[in-house]
Amino acid sequence: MSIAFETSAQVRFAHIDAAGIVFYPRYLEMLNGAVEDWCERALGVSFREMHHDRKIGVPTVKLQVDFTAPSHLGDHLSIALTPKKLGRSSCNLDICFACEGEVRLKAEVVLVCMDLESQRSTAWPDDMRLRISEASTLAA
Ligand SMILES: CC(C)(COP(=O)(O)OP(=O)(O)OC[C@H]1O[C@@H](n2cnc3c(N)ncnc32)[C@H](O)[C@@H]1OP(=O)(O)O)[C@@H](O)C(=O)NCCC(=O)NCCSC(=O)c1ccc(O)cc1
Repeated sequence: MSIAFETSAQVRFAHIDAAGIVFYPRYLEMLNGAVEDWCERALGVSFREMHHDRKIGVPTVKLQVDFTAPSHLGDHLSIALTPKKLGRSSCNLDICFACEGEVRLKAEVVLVCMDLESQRSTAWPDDMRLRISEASTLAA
């Protein structure tokens, strides 16, 4: 069984539109924040270390999102992130946003470990690969 990493976000004034609900690009910023939290807390490598010291990044190459219910100012969103598949340089993640048990957003994301200098994919560093594998039962 896969183990989900849990983090959270609160809906702020800057996240909402004229209808009083979260404007969808803001969800994508929160989603990337959850990926940052996952890298730092689950994989042990902060974005600063990754980008500044190791000179790698994790751009998104695929993103599919279902928005299932609106979120409002002040909502406390719980965000669950589950690695589903680990490749040489890619990683598929399932991400779910919920508030008090109600699912607000479900996403399937593919990240790629990228060498910042060459701007090409590169194999996951061993320590990050190990941490991703340890936290999950991967499909392949
Ligand atoms: C990332 C890339 C350099 C990789 O290209 P290449 O070096 O030629 O590698 P490949 O095409 O062989 O692909 C590498 C892997 O990705 C996989 N891949 C590539 N594209 C896809 C898609 N569309 N779906 C699934 N898997 C994919 C591919 O199967 C390879 O998997 P492995 O076998 O596990 O290695 C190139 O695809 C690229 O530049 N894409 C554009 C990325 C981009 O601009 N994204 C949006 C902006 S970045 C961003 O939003 C961001 C989010 C979060 C962050 O933390 C940082 C940045």
